[in-house]
Amino acid sequence: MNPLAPVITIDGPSGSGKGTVAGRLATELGWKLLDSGALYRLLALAARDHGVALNDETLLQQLAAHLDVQFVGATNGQPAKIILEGTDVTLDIRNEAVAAGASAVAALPAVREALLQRQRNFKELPGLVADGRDMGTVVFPDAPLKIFLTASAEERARRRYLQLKAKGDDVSLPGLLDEIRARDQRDTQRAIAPLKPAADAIQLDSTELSVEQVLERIRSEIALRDIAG
Ligand SMILES: Nc1ncnc2c1ncn2[C@@H]1O[C@H](COP(=O)(O)OP(=O)(O)OP(=O)(O)O)[C@@H](O)[C@H]1O
Ligand SMILES: Nc1ccn([C@H]2C[C@H](O)[C@@H](COP(=O)(O)O)O2)c(=O)n1
Repeated sequence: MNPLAPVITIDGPSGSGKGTVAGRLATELGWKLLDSGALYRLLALAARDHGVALNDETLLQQLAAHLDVQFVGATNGQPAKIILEGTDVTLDIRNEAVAAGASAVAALPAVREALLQRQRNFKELPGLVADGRDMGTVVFPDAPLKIFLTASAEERARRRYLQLKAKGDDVSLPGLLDEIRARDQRDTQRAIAPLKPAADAIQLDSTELSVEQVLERIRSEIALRDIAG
């Protein structure tokens, strides 16, 4: 971790476009990228593989503290290949079952504590773009630019439907909308680090915006703050 590195945080609910926008931004700026949701997804996957229940906080904390993960071949902004305990799980963590498991383990305080420093270690020069739920509120509270990206649940479900269909997954739009609403409910209502905008976050509703329009808004905020050299 480098305390001097600037951080841009992008928080928001599932399907709002955080990952897409964070990746594009990190590439443009030549900065590092933290996909914090991947860590919770990896923990959910590891728990399944080790037969650990998703509510066993003590065992999950131990698993989180010793999670054997490598992000291989990450170039600025480009998602890395994700290796969990020697196995490539890059694609395996991207389904709604793992996402629901991630949302469940993420509600446990000991798990969040165990993953906190690992996330902060991504803060390196020349800068970091970090996406998640509590990047601006908990993990990087001093970030000079915080974005809270939203979209209607219907639009987010539609985006996820198109994304998963393109991958060849057998999904239904009403099913995805239910899953998104359930995840929103759990992520916003949990007692620890709930999904909410930081007091100093810029809120952007992307329901009617393209990825490019969202990026344009963020670029203008970066320019205003003069944080990208
Ligand atoms: N503004 C937008 N307009 C249309 N489609 C978008 C927009 N932003 C993102 N998408 C598409 O929506 C899908 C979900 O986006 P993305 O994975 O970035 O969301 P996310 O917020 O990171 O979700 P999660 O938190 O579940 O990982 C992707 O297929 C992406 O291309
Ligand atoms: N900073 C974070 C990132 C993620 N989570 C939890 C809550 C999400 O539902 C789940 C999966 O995240 P995604 O990959 O969809 O961004 O992980 C969290 O609590 N805090």
